[in-house]
Amino acid sequence: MSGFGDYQLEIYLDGLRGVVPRYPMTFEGWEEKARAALEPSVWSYVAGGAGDEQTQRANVAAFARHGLVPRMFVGAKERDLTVSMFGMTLPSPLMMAPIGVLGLCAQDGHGDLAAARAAARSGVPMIASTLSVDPLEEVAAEFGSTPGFFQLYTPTNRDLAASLVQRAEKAGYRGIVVTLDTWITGWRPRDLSTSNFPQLRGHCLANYTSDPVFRGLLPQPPEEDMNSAVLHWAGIFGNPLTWEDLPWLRSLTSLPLIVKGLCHPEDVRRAKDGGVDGIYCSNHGGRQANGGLAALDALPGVVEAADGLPVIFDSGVRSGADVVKALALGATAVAVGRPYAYGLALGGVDGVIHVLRSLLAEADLLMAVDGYPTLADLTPEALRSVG
Ligand SMILES: Cc1cc2nc3c(=O)[nH]c(=O)nc-3n(C[C@H](O)[C@H](O)[C@H](O)COP(=O)(O)O)c2cc1C
Ligand SMILES: CC(C)CC(=O)C(=O)O
Repeated sequence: MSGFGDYQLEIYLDGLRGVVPRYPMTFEGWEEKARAALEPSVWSYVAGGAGDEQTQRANVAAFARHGLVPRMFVGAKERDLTVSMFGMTLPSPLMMAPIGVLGLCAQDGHGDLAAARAAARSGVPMIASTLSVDPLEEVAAEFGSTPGFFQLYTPTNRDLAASLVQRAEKAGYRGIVVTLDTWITGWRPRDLSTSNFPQLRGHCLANYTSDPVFRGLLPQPPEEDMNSAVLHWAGIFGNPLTWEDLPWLRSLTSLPLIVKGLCHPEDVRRAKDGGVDGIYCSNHGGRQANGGLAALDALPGVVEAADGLPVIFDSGVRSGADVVKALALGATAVAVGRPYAYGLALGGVDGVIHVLRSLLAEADLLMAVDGYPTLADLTPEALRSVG
């Protein structure tokens, strides 16, 4: 049974002892503190999105159009947030979305390791990005008993793709998340106006520079000539996959295969027919395509088309209430991106844990107050559309 709401009690008890909270309690507070803590170019890279960021704002605004209807006489004294998917049971449906510049968000430069340590201590699984400062093996070594997932940006070189997946399998990852919506970077004015794209400065390429296949493509080892390594990386990074590639992707691993970036029901049906194990409904936090649908508005159609396959959702989740609403619309698990990156910026491992615990505490307390004690109680009927 859930004790996530106890975080509130801990904070009040600390207050009685004169200990003031170290970190803010809302997304706006995390964002403000992170902005002050991060280098301006890193801040704008993380906070920004595509175009004039209308989709990014729509992602957040969509949650306010749904309201949870309170139920009384339920006696929701105990809540159960455990979720089973891909043959594993997780203490809650919250996950950390893959973030490719975590290293730049951490004071010691090892943000991937910090997030993995936060996963170990909080039980919230991390989906480790291909674009990391710390090699995937070192990240996995920090997961403890919390299952970890590896996110694959599929390179054009198939041997390299296979090598990354095999390394992830060997390192103990429990699923492969293939991101489909970012084989090319979207139009990002904030980064363009400052010519800021961290990967082109050689950041977050540890999984490539540590890979035997990638190293074999280089004229000289990356330690001797990082410029060539970056150029090679830029040349092979993005693979505009088509449906013809799905059988090959599927053949790469016997681990659960989850495809990230699906918003159209027809794509979900085809992916399901192609043998994927899970669907990840996301518009990349509005970072890739502007002028698009809020991800939350795509979720019900995705869930229906997934027809029983687990659906992970992200994009725009800023609070525990948002987590609950996405679950009510049918998500099996809900991931956050920027919120935990900000947690990392403001307090390293502890900052990430604070963000995750705050989201879970709010979700748990909302389920208590509104009389929805289990995830099974959270159905679309629990919500009303409000405008
Ligand atoms: C700075 C940053 C880097 C990201 N890097 C990756 C990545 O490497 N792989 C990936 O699949 N998604 C990446 N994403 C997208 C997230 O996984 C996720 O879809 C998005 O952040 C969710 O939206 P939210 O930030 O509103 O929670 C990144 C997002 C941010 C903010
Ligand atoms: C564009 C990628 C290289 C990294 C990413 O996924 C992101 O910044 O959103």
